[in-house]
Amino acid sequence: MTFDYDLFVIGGGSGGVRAARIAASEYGARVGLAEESRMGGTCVIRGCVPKKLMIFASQAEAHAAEARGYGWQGAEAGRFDWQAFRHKLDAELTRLEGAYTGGLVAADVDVHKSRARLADAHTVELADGQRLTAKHILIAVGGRPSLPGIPGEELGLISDDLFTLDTLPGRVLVVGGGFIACEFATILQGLGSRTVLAYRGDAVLRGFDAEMRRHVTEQLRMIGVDVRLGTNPARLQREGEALRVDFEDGGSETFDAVMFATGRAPYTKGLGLEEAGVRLGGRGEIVVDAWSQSSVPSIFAVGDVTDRVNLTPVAIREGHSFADTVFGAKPRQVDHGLVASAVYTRPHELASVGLTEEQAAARGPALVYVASFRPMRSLFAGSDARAVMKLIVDAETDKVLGCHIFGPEAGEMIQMVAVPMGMGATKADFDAAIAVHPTLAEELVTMRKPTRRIGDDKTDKHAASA
Ligand SMILES: Cc1cc2nc3c(=O)[nH]c(=O)nc-3n(C[C@H](O)[C@H](O)[C@H](O)COP(=O)(O)OP(=O)(O)OC[C@H]3O[C@@H](n4cnc5c(N)ncnc54)[C@H](O)[C@@H]3O)c2cc1C
Ligand SMILES: NC(=O)c1ccc[n+]([C@@H]2O[C@H](COP(=O)([O-])OP(=O)(O)OC[C@H]3O[C@@H](n4cnc5c(N)ncnc54)[C@H](O)[C@@H]3O)[C@@H](O)[C@H]2O)c1
Repeated sequence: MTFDYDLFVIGGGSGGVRAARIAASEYGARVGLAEESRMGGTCVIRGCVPKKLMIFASQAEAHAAEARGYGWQGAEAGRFDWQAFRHKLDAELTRLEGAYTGGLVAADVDVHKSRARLADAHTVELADGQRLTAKHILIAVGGRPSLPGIPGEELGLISDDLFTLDTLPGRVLVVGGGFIACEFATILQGLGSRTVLAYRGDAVLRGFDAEMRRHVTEQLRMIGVDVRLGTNPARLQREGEALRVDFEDGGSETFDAVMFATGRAPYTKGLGLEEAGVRLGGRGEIVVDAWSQSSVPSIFAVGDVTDRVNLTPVAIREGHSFADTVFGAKPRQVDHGLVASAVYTRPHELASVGLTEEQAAARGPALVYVASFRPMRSLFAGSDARAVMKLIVDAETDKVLGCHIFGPEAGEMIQMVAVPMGMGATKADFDAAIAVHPTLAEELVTMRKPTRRIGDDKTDKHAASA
């Protein structure tokens, strides 16, 4: 049977673009790709990139305060011009979108600016009814924000909306306690919105190391976010220009805007997957094996739509590995076990790789090394903010199992820690490195005495490995 393409990719985000480009440019495959919105996907257009630029923008007041602490009398941030920033942001996103499209065109990928759905195991249908066949189909459609299911929720904003607001809200409620809630509360407060964060749990960032979660919660409060734990909205109603929020505990308050950061779900609805026999999991995710292959052999899926580890570099690696495996005769699986990540709160980020202290304790005996200190740079400027670094080490093998950093540019540091940890480094290997002084990161190689020992009541080390 002949096909229009060797590969058709649905979705021009992190995973889909990489897979299409590698299959076409490295392995000579005939590739088509459909993107229904802007090329680049969530990360480039409404995620990592604009989010981080907004984090940078939101730090002007903090930088001015630090400058005053260093003797720059009268240093002030000035007035933030949201329209001017948005204009620049739009131009930057358009530039990046062009670069992504250009990369595909240069690789001879046929780009279809259209929504696509599956018609059968080898056929996709574009929005105009055009049908195209392919030997392999890759689904890389990502995820979408999920709302909590309360009355009036359609009046709220989602993270996509934050990049296109006409004006910044004077008083805003952020609902949720994950990556997005913490980062956007930091941004909104820093840009001048009086920000309340309502989270139903007892510390933000569920799944992260418990000690670090407490530090992030405290820092949000320290920068002025009104963090309300154990609090959840029950309904939203319009009240003139404002929104009235009734909370589950019976209280009610008005805000200029409400943002839901209550998680994301795979975007599989209406894609024709089930009709084609593709198995979906309980959250609507495409169930795939270690080769990213679905229950239909010609259909593969990568990125957030598979709900494995929902981060851009993971989607990219999955897309690249798929192309190497299927078109390059270089079988390559993705190891999802040791993925570093960072939450871009400010002034300190939280960055992690490997096991949390709780996971390590459930696994077996481990030594925990913790350094908590006021970094020289902010201390001199008059800040009490503390940085915290933690190494979790297997008590028997000395292998470093986890590293958690709460501090300035922690994301930059964890990237480098992920390398030796991936190689199986021991605490002795860390100690053997001579420190770079004076830096924050030197703490990672100078922690001599364990702060505590954990997990002695557990003997089955393999039961709870990461
Ligand atoms: C606010 C926010 C901040 C984030 N920050 C970070 C961060 O700092 N670091 C990090 O690593 N990750 C971050 N992420 C997560 C990251 O963006 C995702 O993990 C990543 O984009 C997933 O890539 P993907 O290829 O699976 O999907 P996406 O990038 O979502 O791409 C899917 C694409 O498919 C298109 N599409 C969907 N359905 C169809 C269809 N039927 N036909 C045609 N096209 C379709 C969509 O328009 C989209 O362009 C963030 C996410 C958000 C929401
Ligand atoms: N810096 C980064 O790398 C980065 C930044 C943003 C997003 N991301 C990725 O995007 C994903 C999605 O981020 P997110 O923050 O939306 O999701 P999340 O899963 O991290 O957090 C969702 C939050 O919403 C809460 N929640 C869920 N349902 C709720 C309900 N019905 N009522 C009240 N609260 C509810 C949860 O308890 C949780 O705190 C992340 O898991 C991550 O993979 C990464």
